[in-house]
Amino acid sequence: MLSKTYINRVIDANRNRCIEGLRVVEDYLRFIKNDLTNSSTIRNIRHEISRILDFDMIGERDVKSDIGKNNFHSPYTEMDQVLRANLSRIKESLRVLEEFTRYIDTSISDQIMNIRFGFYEIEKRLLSNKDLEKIYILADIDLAKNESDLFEGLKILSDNNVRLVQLRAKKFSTKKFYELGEKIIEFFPHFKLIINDKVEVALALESYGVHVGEDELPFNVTRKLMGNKVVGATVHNVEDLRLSQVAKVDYIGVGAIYPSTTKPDCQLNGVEFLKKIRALTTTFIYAIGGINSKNARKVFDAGADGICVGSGFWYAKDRVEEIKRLIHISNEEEN
Ligand SMILES: Cc1ncc(COP(=O)(O)OP(=O)(O)O)c(N)n1
Ligand SMILES: Cc1nc(C(=O)O)sc1CCOP(=O)(O)O
Ligand SMILES: [Mg+2]
Repeated sequence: MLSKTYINRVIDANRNRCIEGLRVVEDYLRFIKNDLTNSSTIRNIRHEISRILDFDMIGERDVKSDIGKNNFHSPYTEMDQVLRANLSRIKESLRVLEEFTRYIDTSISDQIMNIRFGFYEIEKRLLSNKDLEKIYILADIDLAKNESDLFEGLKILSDNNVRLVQLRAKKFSTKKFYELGEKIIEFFPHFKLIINDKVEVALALESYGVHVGEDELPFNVTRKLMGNKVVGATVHNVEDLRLSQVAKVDYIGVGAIYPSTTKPDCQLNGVEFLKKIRALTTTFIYAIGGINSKNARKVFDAGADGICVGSGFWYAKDRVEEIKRLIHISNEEEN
């Protein structure tokens, strides 16, 4: 039988190691990468660990006799080594915490196990170099008055540092769609352009990614074809979610949150559905459907990582104001 004192010492040391590692990753993402989304995800895990392991073990601390206290690390030469090293530190300490809390309370151990599994997903995301942003604009050709209006809208997005844009042109032939995509990439090479529906166009344009729903190629086939590019999948029900997880998509589009004039026949799932999906996955969620600056806050509060906005931007009285408001709301959520 292991002595409680020794178990508590292990738990105390690893709780601190874990929380310190999380803090380093959180600040790295926040201040170096300017990645507020992932930084706040890490902060939530840090708070969760503090909450779960909220019992006093300080009495068991014995720094003097800790034979590991003089371990030193070699200096980092690349900034992302800080990230990698601390991600490993967090994973290892979570594993130790899971094993040793089992001697004290199996429900604590189970909670830590769940955090550990969720953390693997987050780690994959952080190391994948796929920066998903909080604001994702649906550039639907039917929402703009004409092509020049589309480019004016895109210019506003570019000027306001919005980078993630989905090109949607339901009535266009494949060729016309491809040519429009080519032009957008030429004018806005810094955009992360996601192509709606057509995997062949995404591949031909070497775009940032593709978004597929139930009428397109299956999610897993899309993943195979797109390799390491971004794949987004629509989730309208739990079975879609399952398929999206099997296919290891990069994000899911969850909707329709509010009635959408852009897609009037779309199944209205609402904020409660968003909450339900949030509870089932750590995959990046874009909420979609009728989102604008008036309701965006509620959507973030319900657990969305980002928002995909169509008419809210394109039909706004003042597009510049609207995008600024959306950006403000998405940043405000962090504080
Ligand atoms: C971010 C995002 N989420 C959902 C959708 C809807 O895609 P889909 O279900 O394939 O419907 P269409 O856009 O093809 O009508 C989306 N486009 N983007
Ligand atoms: C393309 C699309 N898909 C949806 C879904 O829920 O699957 S809602 C939607 C339209 C989004 O545009 P707007 O912001 O104008 O409502
Ligand atoms: Mg589609």
